[in-house]
Amino acid sequence: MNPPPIDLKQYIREIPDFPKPGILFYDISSLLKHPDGWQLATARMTSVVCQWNPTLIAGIESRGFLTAAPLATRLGCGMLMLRKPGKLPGKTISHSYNLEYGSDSLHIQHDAITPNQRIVVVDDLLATGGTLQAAVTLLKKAGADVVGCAVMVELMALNGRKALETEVVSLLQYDD
Ligand SMILES: O=P(O)(O)OC[C@H]1O[C@H](OP(=O)(O)OP(=O)(O)O)[C@H](O)[C@@H]1O
Ligand SMILES: Nc1ncnc2[nH]cnc12
Repeated sequence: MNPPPIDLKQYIREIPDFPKPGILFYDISSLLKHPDGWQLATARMTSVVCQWNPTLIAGIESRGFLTAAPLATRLGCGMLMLRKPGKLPGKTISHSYNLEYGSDSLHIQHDAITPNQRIVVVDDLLATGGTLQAAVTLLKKAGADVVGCAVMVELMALNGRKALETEVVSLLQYDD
């Protein structure tokens, strides 16, 4: 008989009242530092993302970089950085958005997008969906073909996927 599948939720710490009172923070640091857990998480993400046959993985600063880079490597894709303000040299295109606990903007270099790329946007976590939708809007503004989005953690109560105009897959869903 096969052993039961490993539940990756055991590696994600839940920290109350961070970064603000009332926010339950899902901390992937504890997953990252667990070699088997992180291997398994990136392998499972790779197997869901490969359905879209991407040529470029777009990662959102900063936890999204950690999540996106191993997928790009495993899939043999290039990687694009969506960065917070003031981090990219040269001309940039940007888009602003609201977070569960604040607001921010994302930037890409003006020449980041080239024709015929199939882009999958990757982040660690989907809460309100503001960040992921800002990334999709920004990439489309730059002329990109966004074929899907993928996250490790989805906070179901915030209904973030409703805010998204692109299909999203998540590895772990939390109801609280
Ligand atoms: O669905 P949303 O409500 O938009 O929230 C999700 C976003 O919030 C977190 O990023 P954060 O801005 O805290 O930055 P970090 O990755 O640098 O920690 C997380 O990594 C997602 O990018
Ligand atoms: N509750 C939460 N935990 C971790 N990252 C987040 N980003 C937005 N909301 C979050």
